[in-house]
Amino acid sequence: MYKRREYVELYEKDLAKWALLRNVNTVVKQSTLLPGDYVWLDLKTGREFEVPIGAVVKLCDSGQIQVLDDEGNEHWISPQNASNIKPMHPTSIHGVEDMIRLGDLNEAGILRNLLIRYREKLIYTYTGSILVAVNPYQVLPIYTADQIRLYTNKKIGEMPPHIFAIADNCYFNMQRNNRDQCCIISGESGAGKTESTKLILQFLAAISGQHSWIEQQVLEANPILEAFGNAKTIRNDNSSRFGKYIDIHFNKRGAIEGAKIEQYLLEKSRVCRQAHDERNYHVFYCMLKGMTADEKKKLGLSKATDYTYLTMGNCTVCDGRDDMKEYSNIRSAMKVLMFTDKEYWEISKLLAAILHMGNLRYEARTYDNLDACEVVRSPHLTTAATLLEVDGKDLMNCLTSRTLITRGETVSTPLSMEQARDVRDAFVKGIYGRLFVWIVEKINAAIYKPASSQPKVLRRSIGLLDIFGFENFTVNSFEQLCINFANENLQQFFVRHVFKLEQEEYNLENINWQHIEFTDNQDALDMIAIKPMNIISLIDEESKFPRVRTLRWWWWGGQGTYTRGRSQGRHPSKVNTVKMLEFADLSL
Ligand SMILES: Nc1ncnc2c1ncn2[C@@H]1O[C@H](COP(=O)(O)OP(=O)(O)OP(=O)(O)O)[C@@H](O)[C@H]1O
Repeated sequence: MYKRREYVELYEKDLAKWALLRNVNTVVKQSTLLPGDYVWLDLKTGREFEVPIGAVVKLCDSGQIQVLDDEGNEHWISPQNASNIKPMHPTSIHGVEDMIRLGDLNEAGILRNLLIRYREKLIYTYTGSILVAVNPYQVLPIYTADQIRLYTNKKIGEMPPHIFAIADNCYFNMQRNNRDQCCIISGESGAGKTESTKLILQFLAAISGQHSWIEQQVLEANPILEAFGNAKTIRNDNSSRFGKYIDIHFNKRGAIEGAKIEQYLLEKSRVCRQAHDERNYHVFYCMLKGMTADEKKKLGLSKATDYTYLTMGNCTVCDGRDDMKEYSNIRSAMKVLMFTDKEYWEISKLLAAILHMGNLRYEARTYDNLDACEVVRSPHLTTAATLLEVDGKDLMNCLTSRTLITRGETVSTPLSMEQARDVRDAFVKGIYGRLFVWIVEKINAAIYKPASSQPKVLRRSIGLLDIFGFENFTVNSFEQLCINFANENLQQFFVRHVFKLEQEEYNLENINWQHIEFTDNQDALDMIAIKPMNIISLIDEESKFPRVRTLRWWWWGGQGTYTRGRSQGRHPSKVNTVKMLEFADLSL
């Protein structure tokens, strides 16, 4: 509480100073500006999202002012355009470590502060208890063992802003207050969330002390999860296509004694299709590069460019990634996490079967005046069936016809070529999705020790939430709706804590403060998902959006019954929307 009050007072003092300064400057205007003074330059080009840019005065010549902006461009400002420049608050000139101290606490001020620090390779900045990280896209020497030592047992603010300071703060609060902690990491795709999660884990493993087997197991879960759940997108060469929450458990001495991973909403559609310049999940390419010739022969595999499911994005390699090396990392991580050789081989068989299924070709046929199709006989069908340990004929029937069971009767109808391809893709997505869930469960079986087995032992935890980041492509599909909806919910959590709850606290403590306007996305969230009426529930079966139609279809009918319509009398208002999305995603 004291800290908050202190911040507010400091901020108010700064505000008062700044109001004074601003008045002086508006009265004396440009005539008082001297070379070397810093100003905000509003270029007013009318471009979207434009904010004033920082600039330094170079020359003042008979009413005209020459300024050099932060991007290195020179501008002459005439007296008529005097309103285009505003004096810069002293705190914005060289930047501050904690943006709560910025006099120009607005978008331009925040962006410039981050920019000038970034140029000095200072990628971390605080905003109170929040850490803002700017992705450096280069390896900086700031994550060494020495740095870990420097940040251990320090109060926030004692050392320059750093991800390790946040991790240390979590650990310290957990120990001192005997309370579980949680770090929420958010940002758009490619911002650096997954790297930050790994750095926090690395720090916690280092300071919790013992370099134990369980610690190593927790750390080794990452390469496996990334292999099966990350892929190259146009925004990020290692983009997480699922959300994860890692709960790290500590014993009462503060040593890591286990962890539990929860996964959310893997983007299964990627297994069957990728946008231009994007790849399927890393594991496919790694396996084709890293397996021995003998292993590949047993699975009937060749090279990545031979598989439809791996070439939809016209991109099978990823600069800066060594698929062969990654494969050996995945294999050794699997050993650490107790995957047996048999399990590894079963996984490989499923992955290979998926690739063979993707290469199936169909030929159109007509049966009883109905559109039908046949799978063109090829080694891919037989190999897929062998790898899946099913009969080839049964597999073909399942892929080309639909069986309805109504009141004890079984009716089989043929599928058109387009429907058969959809069924094949849904089948493959189902396999990959379940495989992913199984892998996470397998990892948990190695690293998770249920608390109930040791009722008397006190256990505390630090949770790390790292979800897929917000994304906006030229063509956005159902996956982006789900991803961005999850991100908007996280943003709402942030807004609630930073603005709503904080301002309520100020009121409770009778702190004199200025109301801060903020964009509250609650209305947008409600429109998408609030019960009982929301965009998702309004999309009806006649929708032109076939995937969402499928979503309804599956919901009303229930998995496996293939019954369309409202006859079951269930209303979407009873549905937990997230569950519904997960459910639909599974079936697509
Ligand atoms: N602190 C850092 N130091 C060096 N490089 C970094 C750092 N943070 C991120 N990067 C680089 O940026 C890339 C993207 O980061 P990351 O995968 O963490 O993004 P993300 O926010 O998790 O994205 P997505 O939402 O797509 O999963 C990394 O592969 C790495 O090359």
